[in-house]
Amino acid sequence: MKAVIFDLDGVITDTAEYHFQAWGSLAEALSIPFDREFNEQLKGISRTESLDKILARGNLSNTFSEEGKQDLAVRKNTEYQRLISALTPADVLPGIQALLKELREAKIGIALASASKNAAFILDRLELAHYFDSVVDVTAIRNGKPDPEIFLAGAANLGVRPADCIGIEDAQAGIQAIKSAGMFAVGVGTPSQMQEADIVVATTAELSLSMLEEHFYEFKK
Ligand SMILES: O=P(O)(O)OC[C@H]1O[C@@H](O)[C@H](O)[C@@H](O)[C@@H]1O
Repeated sequence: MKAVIFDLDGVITDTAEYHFQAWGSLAEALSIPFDREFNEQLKGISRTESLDKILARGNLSNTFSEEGKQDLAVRKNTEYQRLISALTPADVLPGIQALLKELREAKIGIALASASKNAAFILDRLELAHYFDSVVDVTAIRNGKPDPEIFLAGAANLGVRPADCIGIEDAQAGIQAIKSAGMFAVGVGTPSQMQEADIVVATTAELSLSMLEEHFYEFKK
């Protein structure tokens, strides 16, 4: 095991909840039904893809021009940025800071593979940026999750083989991306949400270097 590649929203910090709230406000304003079950489909995918799915749900796909959709995406992001502006290091999810420290001490590569254009801002707010050897610039990626490109780019930036990497995700699209990249997939959530993951933890508090190594090498046997 040479590297761990992390998703951000819902793995490092609970910004998945803020995405849910910000999309919920927009959906409500457009009278589109929106709930947590539907929101699962939006995890891991880009802002524009999420908006397209929400508008399709409300049969509004053809109601807005490209400019109109752009305005809606800005509206969602403005609300989202209002929510994340209050983030502090106390908002790092349990176990994550300790895991990053352990990985750094063991000289295991650390990368971030997030679809979010707000990723760098969030890492700064959480004071975690210094742990990451690579933060894949999402604008340099052609295909978002579930395509493996973002995880493969993370491994390439670290100079390690995908087979030597662990990916950690809370989204179905993200787990599919990790598995398509040929990596060991750790899902954070419920087994029903994370069916394709190699192991599933209920919360990030369960993550540690020793447990990741144990499962990784067991899987490789
Ligand atoms: O709108 P942003 O911050 O660029 O984020 C894009 C996507 O980033 C992903 O990490 C989230 O899981 C999605 O919910 C979000 O839509």
